[in-house]
Amino acid sequence: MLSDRERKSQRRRERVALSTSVSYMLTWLTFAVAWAVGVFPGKHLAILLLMTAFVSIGFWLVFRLKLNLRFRDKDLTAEQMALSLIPPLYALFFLENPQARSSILLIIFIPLVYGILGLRRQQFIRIGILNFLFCILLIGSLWWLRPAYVDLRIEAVQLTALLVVIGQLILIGGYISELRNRLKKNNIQLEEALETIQEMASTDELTGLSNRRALMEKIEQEFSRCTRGGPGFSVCLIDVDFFKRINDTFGHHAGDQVLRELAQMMKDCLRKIDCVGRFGGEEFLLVLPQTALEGAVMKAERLRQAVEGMRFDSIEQGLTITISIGVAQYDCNENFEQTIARADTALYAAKNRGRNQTRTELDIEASSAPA
Ligand SMILES: Nc1nc2c(ncn2[C@@H]2O[C@H](COP(=O)(O)OP(=O)(O)OP(=O)(O)O)[C@@H](O)[C@H]2O)c(=O)[nH]1
Repeated sequence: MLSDRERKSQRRRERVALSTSVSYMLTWLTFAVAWAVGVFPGKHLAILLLMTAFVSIGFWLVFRLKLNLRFRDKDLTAEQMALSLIPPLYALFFLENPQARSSILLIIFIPLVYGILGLRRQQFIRIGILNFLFCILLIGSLWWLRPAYVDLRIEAVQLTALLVVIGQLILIGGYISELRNRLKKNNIQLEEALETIQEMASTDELTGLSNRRALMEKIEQEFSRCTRGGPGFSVCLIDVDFFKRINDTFGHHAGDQVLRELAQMMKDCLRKIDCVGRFGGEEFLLVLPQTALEGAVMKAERLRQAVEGMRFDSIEQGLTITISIGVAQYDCNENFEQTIARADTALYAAKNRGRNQTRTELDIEASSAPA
């Protein structure tokens, strides 16, 4: 299965392969004009059309069938450049006027210009050399098989000019390839920096949990899911009991350590879709998507009992802590600040009734109802 990014790249490759066909057709048109003015045989114009169609449809098919994914350079830039040289070289061989050939020879540079944007320096040098060798081969075979169409003195001048231009293109291509590499590296560094910034902006430094901002975003997400008819969610407001005493007795560092260990324990206890974060000071907020009040109370109770069982021996042998929890289920007639406010009321009730317990709004209503 392809990743989203790879699928997008593959679609881009298919589009590029199709647009390259336009370039091939323009090359063909040049030879069609040569045929029209009588310096290129019609038979070879037809063969050139077939070759051009074969190369362009062939590459499009390779991308369509994803065969290119087996190669290191999935864009097949070098392969496209090398193969696209063959049809024009073939046609140049049959061109019946040496003067026309010198101008049409310019076509050989087109793939090199495309390569400037996509090849690495080494690849570019190889293709440049291949380009030059192809031209020597063309002149050599003409001299051997069709001597009437070659003037070696003119061809020598032409080949030298070709060598100079290819050399310059290799230099420019190498420079652009270096720039591309630098740009790519900078982009990766920027992406990493952005990731770090995003993480820092949503993480509480002391505990590594989501911070208040990230928590509010999560609740907002759940809130809009519910208003669109999705399943409900519940929140648990968790507060460490008599935390001030720990700070006062063992120092602030010990207090920090308790918060860190507590955070880790809560993280370990949760499902993947749940979210726990530091709401402020020694207060934590647990967001439980797709969870009704009873389920949330069960979860909160399990958490409370787990905290009761924790030992902080590194601070003092046998040191334990407890937490109080207020639970509320989101009600579709309110905004999420009101849901948190109800959880806070329930937490307040838990504190008032002796701490180390889980309370909901229903408990408060039940106890205050007339007998
Ligand atoms: N070590 C440490 N202490 C913190 C941090 N944030 C808040 N506190 C302390 O947490 C304590 C909270 O105290 P209180 O609000 O009186 O509550 P409590 O002592 O837990 O008592 P109850 O909540 O009523 O059970 C204060 O002493 C704060 O200074 C923190 O990041 N690290």
